[in-house]
Amino acid sequence: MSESQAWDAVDAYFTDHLAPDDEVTTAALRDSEAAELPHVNVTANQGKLLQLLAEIQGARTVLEIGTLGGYSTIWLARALPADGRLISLEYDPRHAEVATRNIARAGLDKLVEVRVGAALESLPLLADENPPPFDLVFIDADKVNNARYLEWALRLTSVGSLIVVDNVVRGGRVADADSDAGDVVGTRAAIELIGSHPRLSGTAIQTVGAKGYDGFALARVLA
Ligand SMILES: C[S@@+](CC[C@H](N)C(=O)[O-])C[C@H]1O[C@@H](n2cnc3c(N)ncnc32)[C@H](O)[C@@H]1O
Repeated sequence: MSESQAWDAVDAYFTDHLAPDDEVTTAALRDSEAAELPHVNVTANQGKLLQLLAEIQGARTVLEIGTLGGYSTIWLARALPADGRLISLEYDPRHAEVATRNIARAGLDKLVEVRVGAALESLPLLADENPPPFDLVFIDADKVNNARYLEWALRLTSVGSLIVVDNVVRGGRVADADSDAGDVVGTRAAIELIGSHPRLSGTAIQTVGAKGYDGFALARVLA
């Protein structure tokens, strides 16, 4: 068995026992596939991690940047109480349409709002609404803007909020300080902002699995 076959097999084993897809998440994946959305959603066990983080956080409000077909949105929204709120920002109207259907099928449409547009345009509009601080922010959109999204997340959260940034390893490319690839530059800026910002305490973890070699960063808002 090759190394990557072993990663897949272990992911399948963990997923089967700890985070199996149910009818709703399976249908969300199926409809995303049918609509030819890219296969860049989190895996089931990563979705379960997001749900657990939101539950541990006691989250009532979640902001997601990067909806795709709403797969991670469903996992996160399942952690919310009946009066919770999740706002998910998505650039591509076609992705948002698929997500909206998937979220409605999951019975989560009362909690979740998908807003269409470039997140850097949606975020100031959201801030103008003066929403209560978000308890958890999940950043998973165009990686080139990761540091900008982190700055917005800081404006929209308060002490104790949790910020999760996905795909911070990029197959190891994040370690290349000379890279001029937008995703690497954006992700390095976000990691360095977490490390240097007085209001943030964070770390980042490398992962392997069905999605290859990648990882995520976690940051807690301190003040
Ligand atoms: C990695 S996918 C999100 C996957 C999703 N979180 C999941 O795990 O199911 C990234 C999404 O971000 C969206 N996106 C890309 N650039 C964006 C932008 N500037 N503003 C908002 N969304 C953007 C893409 O259209 C895509 O749907």
